[in-house]
Amino acid sequence: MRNKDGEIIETRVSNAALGVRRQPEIPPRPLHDPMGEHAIVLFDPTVDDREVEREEDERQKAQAEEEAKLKAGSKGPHKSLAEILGLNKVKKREIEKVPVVIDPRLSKILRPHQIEGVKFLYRCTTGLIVENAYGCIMADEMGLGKTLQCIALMWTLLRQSPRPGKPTIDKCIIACPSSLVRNWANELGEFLSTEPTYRGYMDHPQLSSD
Ligand SMILES: Nc1ncnc2c1ncn2[C@@H]1O[C@H](COP(=O)(O)OP(=O)(O)OP(=O)(O)O)[C@@H](O)[C@H]1O
Repeated sequence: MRNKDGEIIETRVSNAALGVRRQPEIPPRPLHDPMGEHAIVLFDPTVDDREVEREEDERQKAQAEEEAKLKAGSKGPHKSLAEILGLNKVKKREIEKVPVVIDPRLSKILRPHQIEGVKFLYRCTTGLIVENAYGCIMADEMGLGKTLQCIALMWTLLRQSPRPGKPTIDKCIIACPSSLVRNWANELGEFLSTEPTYRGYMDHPQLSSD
């Protein structure tokens, strides 16, 4: 296509058929209902959301890319329907965060001091207490149920994160004396019944791996 002076005008083919319905946007949902009975919320995006450096970088990069695309596309004389309707506008926040809620099987049985313990563990290990500091030591008295609290934390991190559908961690290693491996296996089986796949390795020449 040329203008009245005979110069070539760059044009784009949108390939978008008119009348195509937009895909419905399903809002992201947490794995467990934060309003359910016994629900224990470890991360509430309305209260705890703090954009960490990495996320901010990602968002700025995505925004810059999107803006560059829009600029490049706006050279031609024609605007697409999406542009006219403002559907191409850069979204301010790419990822909508969801609450992280303890598995109801565990929240039903956790005792009050254990709930506080798991909340503390979660906040420490996900850097919600001190920025860029991940980890903590739990030193409850004997028999207060440290194992169950660690199982609740581990299970939550393996299954959930504020990013919908994504776990916080992929693997978890329990380093303990070989005499306690069976105990961990029993407690995992007892509190989480069927689901977890775990493997116990005993670092002892006479003991076979379990
Ligand atoms: N909320 C709970 N509901 C049912 N049983 C529980 C609960 N919390 C702990 N237990 C049980 O109480 C017992 C003691 O808990 P556990 O051994 O985990 O305590 P601990 O703090 O890890 O102890 P230790 O310091 O001796 O290692 C275990 O048999 C565990 O299954």
